[in-house]
Amino acid sequence: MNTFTEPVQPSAAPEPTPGRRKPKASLYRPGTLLAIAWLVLIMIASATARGWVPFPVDHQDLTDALAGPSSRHWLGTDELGRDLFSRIVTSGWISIGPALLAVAVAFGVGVPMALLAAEHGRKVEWTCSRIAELLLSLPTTVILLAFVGAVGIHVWAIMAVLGLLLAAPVYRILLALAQSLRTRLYVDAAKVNGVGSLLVNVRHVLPGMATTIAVQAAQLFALGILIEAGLAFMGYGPAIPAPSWGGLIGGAQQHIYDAPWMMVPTGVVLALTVIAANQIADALSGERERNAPVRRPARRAARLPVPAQAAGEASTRAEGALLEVRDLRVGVVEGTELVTGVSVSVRSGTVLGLVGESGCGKTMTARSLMGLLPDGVEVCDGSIRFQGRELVGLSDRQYQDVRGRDIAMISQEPMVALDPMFTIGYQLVQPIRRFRGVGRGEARRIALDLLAQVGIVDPARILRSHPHALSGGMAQRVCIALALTGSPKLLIADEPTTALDVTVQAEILSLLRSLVHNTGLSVVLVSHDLGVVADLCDDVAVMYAGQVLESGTVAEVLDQAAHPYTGALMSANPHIPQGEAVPDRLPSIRGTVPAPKDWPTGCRFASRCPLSTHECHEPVALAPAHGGGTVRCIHPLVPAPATAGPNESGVVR
Ligand SMILES: Nc1ncnc2c1ncn2[C@@H]1O[C@H](COP(=O)(O)OP(=O)(O)OP(=O)(O)O)[C@@H](O)[C@H]1O
Repeated sequence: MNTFTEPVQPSAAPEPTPGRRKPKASLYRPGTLLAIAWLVLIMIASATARGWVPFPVDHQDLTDALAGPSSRHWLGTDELGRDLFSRIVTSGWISIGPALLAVAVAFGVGVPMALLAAEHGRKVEWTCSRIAELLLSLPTTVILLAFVGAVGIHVWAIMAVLGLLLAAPVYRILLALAQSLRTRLYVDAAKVNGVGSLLVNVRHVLPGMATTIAVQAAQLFALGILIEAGLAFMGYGPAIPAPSWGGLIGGAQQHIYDAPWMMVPTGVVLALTVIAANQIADALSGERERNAPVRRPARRAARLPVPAQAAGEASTRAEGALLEVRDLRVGVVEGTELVTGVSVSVRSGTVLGLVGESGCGKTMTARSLMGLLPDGVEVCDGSIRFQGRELVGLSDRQYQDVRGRDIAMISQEPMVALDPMFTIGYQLVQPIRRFRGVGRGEARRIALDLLAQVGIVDPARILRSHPHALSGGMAQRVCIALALTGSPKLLIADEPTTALDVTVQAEILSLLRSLVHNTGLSVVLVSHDLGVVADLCDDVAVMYAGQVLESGTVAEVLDQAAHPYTGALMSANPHIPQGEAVPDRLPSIRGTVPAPKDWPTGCRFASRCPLSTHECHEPVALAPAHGGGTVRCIHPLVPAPATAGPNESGVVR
């Protein structure tokens, strides 16, 4: 068992658990301030001791041996009449220095390991975790004693070995935190903006780990002091005449009966130093919980209560396509497929809507275009061609040329997509300089222009603001400006209005529409809302259970829905065309969407489809639909008699 590592508590959770009592310690409480003052004092005093203590550390006076405190010797003397105060203060650095070295080695090894494992996914994580487990399985005391036996008593080297052993718990604590931080949208946004892997770690991941590192460092420092004292007490500490605190206690222990006082001063100083370090760790931990953002659930528009269905892929217009996706398959590495055989294309200056219920694979499809799939999920097969260039198989480094410059992305949670640590100006100016190769002044001017372009009326003030000072709508405008910094040709907008108020949603949609109209930008819009799709899109692909069930232009698909699933989505849409009666209840579809592992070989919607027959349990291919476009159904809906209305698509535009 690794006894020395037990006190290191995995206190890495960055957010408070609801209902959990908050720790009382705070950085600003008198106890913590006293602890900080004590540590600072003892470090400065011991580092400068040789210049001011009343007696040299090895000054002997046998006529005054084993004396108690006096005006000449404030804390008494030892068996050779050496001044205890001078020896304790002078030895301080011999105890503190090696403890700091152990902390530095533990974090110097543990932090890069955690960052690497979090960044590079399974294989690297597996390797790092096995190394950590190996280190954790080693009995620390035995290893240190064996090291002393092999190389002799070299305190600094012993503590460096201790630091190496402590790197394992540090890694384990920080790995989960680094993985969680890497899933933050602002990390994706940084990647999209062309920030390299090292800078992403330094700018966006490490700052989020800082408090946890500080808490753990304070705890490990206290632990290091105790371990060094324990070793010195056993005789494995620095040599005479300048022992560490543990050595002083070991010497005092030999006079426990004839001079019990000798042990008290060193014991108190050691105890106070350890208590102070733990108090600071506790206070930092309390601060971290107090400052953790309280994450409110995103306001999501109600999901349409609809069905599940069959297999295939769909294509919209292929002529002159900016983006051409063919037979895309995305799945868990060596596991279940999550998207199967999706084919779509996006023409220049148009908007393609990917629409469907939650879990149907829209986000996986969209993120695969950016090479930003979650860890453990990969493109298994198929082709993604952007302006004729194949993107499937590009390395992360090669994707950096594409992200931001060719394809950019905005997400549904703008507040999370912006790094809370930096001003908007900093977050805009950096990618502008990188993408456009301009100086700081010019980049700032472009940033102001971009903010004005996305409808921000006071760009100069917004540049100086931090994300927390913005409303959701403003933050989404800033995210759109950020996405435009590299002048991309294609924008992927993953439910960009879901987390916003209804009125703000309309403003953001209007902004996207004007960008498409004025700049010729193309957009892939991920949405579950047919109203939004009808409002903004030129083409639409209706997705269900990892497949495209129907695709075509918005007019083809929404005006003359051919697939029963599309029809069900339309019926469940609460936006009733002008002039029609509002029903008491919107129709819904029985059952639930099957999970990827439960997808049938035939039509995936069959179990919920009112029109299904036994033939639907065979694989169904995409075929031309009656109104244009393509549909994956052997019982397509029959076109309704033509009824001219104010809005032919049947949804409010
Ligand atoms: N990291 C992951 N590992 C494994 N499966 C995942 C992962 N993320 C999502 N999935 C699964 O992939 C499928 C498609 O998810 P995806 O997020 O693409 O759906 P979606 O249509 O975008 O839904 P939503 O609108 O809720 O985001 C779902 O079954 C989901 O459970």
